[in-house]
Amino acid sequence: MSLESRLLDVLKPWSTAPRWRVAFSGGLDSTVLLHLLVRLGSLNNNLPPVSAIHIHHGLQSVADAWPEHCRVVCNELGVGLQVLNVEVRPGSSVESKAREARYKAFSETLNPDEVLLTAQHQDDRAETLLFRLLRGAGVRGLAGMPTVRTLGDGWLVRPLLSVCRDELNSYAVEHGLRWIDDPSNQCTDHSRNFIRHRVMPIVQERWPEASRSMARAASHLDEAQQLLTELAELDLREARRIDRYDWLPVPSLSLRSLKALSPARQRNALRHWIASFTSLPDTDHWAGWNALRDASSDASPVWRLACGELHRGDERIWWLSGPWLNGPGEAVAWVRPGDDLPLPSNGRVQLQGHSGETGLQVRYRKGGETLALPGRGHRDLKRLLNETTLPGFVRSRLPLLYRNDELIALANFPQFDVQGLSLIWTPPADARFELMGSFE
Ligand SMILES: Nc1ncnc2c1ncn2[C@@H]1O[C@H](COP(=O)(O)OP(=O)(O)OP(=O)(O)O)[C@@H](O)[C@H]1O
Repeated sequence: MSLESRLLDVLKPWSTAPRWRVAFSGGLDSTVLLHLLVRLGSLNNNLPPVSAIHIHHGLQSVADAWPEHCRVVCNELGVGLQVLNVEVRPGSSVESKAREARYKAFSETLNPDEVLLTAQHQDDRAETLLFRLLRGAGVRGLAGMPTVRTLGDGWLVRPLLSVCRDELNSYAVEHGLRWIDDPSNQCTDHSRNFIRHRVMPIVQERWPEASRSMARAASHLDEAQQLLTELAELDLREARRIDRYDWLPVPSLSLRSLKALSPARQRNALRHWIASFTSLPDTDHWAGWNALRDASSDASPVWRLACGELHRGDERIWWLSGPWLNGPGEAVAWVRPGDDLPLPSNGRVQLQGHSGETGLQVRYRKGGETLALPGRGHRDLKRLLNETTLPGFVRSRLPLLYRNDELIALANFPQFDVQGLSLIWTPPADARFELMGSFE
């Protein structure tokens, strides 16, 4: 089967996309991909229009000539080119910083349902598998480099994953293509290049089909990962169910449900859940989970991760990030109690049952507060909160309603309203999860 027909086969599900955009570095692989797509388009009028994107990282002076090279090639092929400049600071792990900046730029520029096509091939996939294996990756990492995933408002598709480097080379020579040889690809100080130039040739000397076999192993792992994902979804369905404090816009899981699972299933479910919030450190990260799970009920363990923290409270674990990592802020006077009152970094409150009262203020706990409850006398706020099961991380942020220095209501706890005024609190949400449309 020709390269064109194989490519067309892989891209069939994407043939109604508004546009195919080729991630065009100017190197051999993406030059072949762009050329192939232009040829396919000239033979078939029903395919989406093709254009190219080149990212200029500005990391090596030789690369300053690459946008111009890409422009010339695109002109010859009759496709549009967008050049995007990204800023990457030189230093350690510059390759992964460049990759991060590149994917961020791609994701920001993709319009809804557009498809970004990158040119990784079978040998790239094998080298990535070996690289990750040597770093001790788990199933998800080893399965990595999927053919399709979402990217921003569109999709990322890698249509050449079953094509080997030699085939791309032969195509380029046959069609007289010109491409850029990135000198940094020769530098074996980078682990990827070391694997490509020093390790793989030895492996292939003994096992000529190594790349193909490794790609097959990666597909098995991909399938295993799909099953682990399905299992995690099943296990999380129960753990996500919440009956108390469902007004808290903070993702959480029931400890009772998690504890009912085997330790390996607990970790699988958590790995899946946490992946939408933050990355896990490479090693030793489960000590944080064990501490949360096994803590006594009066302890308040915290598991700190890259983008937030997991807390324990009311027999659940809670993911705190964004505004939940800031302090609750300062007291705010309520000048017009008929209007909602925005609370700096703490959402907003609304008053019910008011009739033009003055001297109202929203404050936060400092310690030593009391509330005069009808028939129960003055009670310590601390004790009253202990009567509830409100998680500890909410207590310092719970808006308290004062009138002329007297505490008269606790937000969202109508049983403690002492003067007929109720405070309805809409706590802050992490905007990133709001965009996801769900806290689950
Ligand atoms: N500067 C660039 N501009 C546009 N596209 C690029 C650029 N660099 C790489 N790409 C695209 O990404 C593909 C993979 O390139 P490369 O192997 O160098 O990246 P990588 O860092 O290994 O990425 P990945 O982790 O996705 O494999 C290229 O074939 C090309 O389609």
